[in-house]
Amino acid sequence: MIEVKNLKKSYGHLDVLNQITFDVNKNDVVAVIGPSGSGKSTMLRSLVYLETIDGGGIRVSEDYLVKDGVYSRPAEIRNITAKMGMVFQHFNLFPHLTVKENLELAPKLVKKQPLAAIQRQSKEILEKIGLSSHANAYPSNLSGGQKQRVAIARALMMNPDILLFDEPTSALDPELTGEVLQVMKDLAKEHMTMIVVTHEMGFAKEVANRVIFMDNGEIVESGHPTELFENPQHERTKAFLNRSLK
Ligand SMILES: Nc1ncnc2c1ncn2[C@@H]1O[C@H](COP(=O)(O)OP(=O)(O)OP(=O)(O)O)[C@@H](O)[C@H]1O
Repeated sequence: MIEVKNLKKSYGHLDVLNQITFDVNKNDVVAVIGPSGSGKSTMLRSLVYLETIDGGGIRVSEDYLVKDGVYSRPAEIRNITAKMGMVFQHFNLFPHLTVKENLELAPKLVKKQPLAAIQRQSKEILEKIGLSSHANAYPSNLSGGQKQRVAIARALMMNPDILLFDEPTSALDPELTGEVLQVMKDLAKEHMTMIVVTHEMGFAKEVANRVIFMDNGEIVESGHPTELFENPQHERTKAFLNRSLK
């Protein structure tokens, strides 16, 4: 579904991404783990054109977002990025819109669907994430966990082929992470294809079918969670896991 090949990106002399190569297949749940500053967010954001890369390629289904460092035309880029939904660490909800309005804004602007269909979809999705009673609330009246569930619902409104999560629970109080992880687990059970940058090793172990360990802008190793967590091959992976699983 996604092919990432030899991605390179630098900020001045700092190589943030160095020859990043991996594939994502339909129904994969890929967890990306690694120390702070290893390039995880930059890699994820580059998939949806929130960051541009300096070299390499990204293909989504049949279409190249960028090939050998050369980006496709804007209309193609829009088509490609429309296939992906993004959930951010800090939710990025519109504070002046209600929950329902947050969900319906992008579909109203972008989709050529009747209003009634959009409203029906937002009602269904809010039921699914257990927030129907908050449809008319503003983000400021929600807990962090509820805000993040709304952000996931908003991404789902665009019917993405793949969902990208950038540390979706890192800004939450520990007692609120469970409800967000549960929504993500439910999506995985429904075979949603997902890439999740996360510090939640438990989630990576339990839900992901592949874990990618990044350090210093490189993929050091990747594999099934059982392999990677129980039998890491590289010293850098071992050291990171020792620190994280303490
Ligand atoms: N706009 C920028 N200008 C300069 N350097 C940047 C910029 N954005 C990121 N960096 C640097 O790129 C490196 C990778 O950052 P990135 O946020 O991708 O890492 P990360 O693995 O997601 O870290 P964290 O887990 O802390 O979010 C870091 O050294 C960061 O300081």
